[in-house]
Amino acid sequence: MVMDKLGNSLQDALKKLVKSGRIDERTVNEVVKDIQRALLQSDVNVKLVMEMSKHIKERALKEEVPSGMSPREHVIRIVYQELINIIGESTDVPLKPQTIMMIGLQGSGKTTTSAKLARYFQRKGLKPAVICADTFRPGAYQQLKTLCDKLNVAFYGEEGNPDAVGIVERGLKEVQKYDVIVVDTAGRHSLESDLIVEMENIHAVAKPDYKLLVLDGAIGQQASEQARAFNESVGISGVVITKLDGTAKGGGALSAVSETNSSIAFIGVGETPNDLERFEPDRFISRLLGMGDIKSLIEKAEEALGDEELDVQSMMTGRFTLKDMYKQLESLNKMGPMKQIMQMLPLGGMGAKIPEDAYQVTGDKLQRYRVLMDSMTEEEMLNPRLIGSSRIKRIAMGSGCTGDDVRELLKYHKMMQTAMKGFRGGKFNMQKMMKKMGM
Ligand SMILES: Nc1nc2c(ncn2[C@@H]2O[C@H](COP(=O)(O)OP(=O)(O)OP(=O)(O)O)[C@@H](O)[C@H]2O)c(=O)[nH]1
Repeated sequence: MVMDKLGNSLQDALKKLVKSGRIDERTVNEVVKDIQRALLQSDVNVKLVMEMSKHIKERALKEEVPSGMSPREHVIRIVYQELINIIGESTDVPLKPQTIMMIGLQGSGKTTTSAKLARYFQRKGLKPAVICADTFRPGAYQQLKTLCDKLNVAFYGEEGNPDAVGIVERGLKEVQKYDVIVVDTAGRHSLESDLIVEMENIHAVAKPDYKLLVLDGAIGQQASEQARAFNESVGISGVVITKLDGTAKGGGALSAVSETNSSIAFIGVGETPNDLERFEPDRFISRLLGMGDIKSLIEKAEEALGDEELDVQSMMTGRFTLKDMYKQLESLNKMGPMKQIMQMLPLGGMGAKIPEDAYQVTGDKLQRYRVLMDSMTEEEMLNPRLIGSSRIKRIAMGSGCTGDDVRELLKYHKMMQTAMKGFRGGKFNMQKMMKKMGM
């Protein structure tokens, strides 16, 4: 789990809400106190914690409970939204040719993250190359080269040469035919002026499209100082917080992001090259709060016909992408919106006849689909028809699954798409479809 300790304490705090009979000022104060304690123990900055608790209290007691929502759900939704407010939007690093410069102190996880990033783009069908400009730490060259070799990623470095700027200059020429170029730079034990000068010099020749600051999830308040210093010298486009798996407190790095008005691009959740996730604030907070279905809670507040209606609209008109399908499978898994949608459709009450277990998609299947889709490009997810045999091979390799797994996902998608079109004509046999899908 991501940030175990904070997650567990936040979840305990919210459980109090579920247990208490009434939501009054006393309950809200108690829950807010527990949340404060949880955040402070995880190194979140005091000022942020105080501001956030003030907002939660004010909103929980003053805002009207949206219709269809219980007072308890109302408070949980406010906590969720205020946590999202702290971390803000994420940085979206697009899937296109670009140069990315990595910045950070020694041991933050920069080298590992450089390889993870290359892997991330490789899985998305782009050709990455990595340049090692870390001429400070003796083992850095070998570490990065070994990682790249294992991943079959192009690598440029000059072992033993201390001229980082020259290496970047020559490296860029050498790897210019690659799509995404990741430049790993050196760190220091602490923020030293020669490190800042080195970053400025490398920045001047690399002219990177993105500058990612790598912060160790375990550091405390020093994170803000680092973020500020690098931001002032070369400017930071986004932050990668590493080591958020397991016991990392994470709050120091999260506070740094909030204080410096930067945003998170990726999080590192393990030591292997695949353990890098694109940062999605809502998913992150939902996981932290242990509430897979928090989204449906939010949607409930925005009334039955919010975003969901748009999805139904797009499905009904046949524009049913793999992304739509995944979203719906997730909902199905939670016995959520899909069931309501089916019951809303003009099928003569057909929805009511569907056996309950038909709405369940096994967690394993969902997990496999997610892994497969992580290895697809945006374009492929929007238009699965592009996926021919060579792309199937690439997706299978990138996800560690088989070609049959990819074909199964595509077949499943096709069936769902046909089903959606059938809904439109009103001539669709739901039970037959469910059977075909092995549900
Ligand atoms: N558990 C876990 N470990 C990580 C993660 N990211 C990096 N590490 C580990 O952190 C340690 C330091 O990572 P490096 O990538 O070598 O650090 P660095 O920032 O490149 O250090 P310098 O090259 O000296 O600047 C290594 O043992 C990595 O395996 C992560 O997301 N989770």
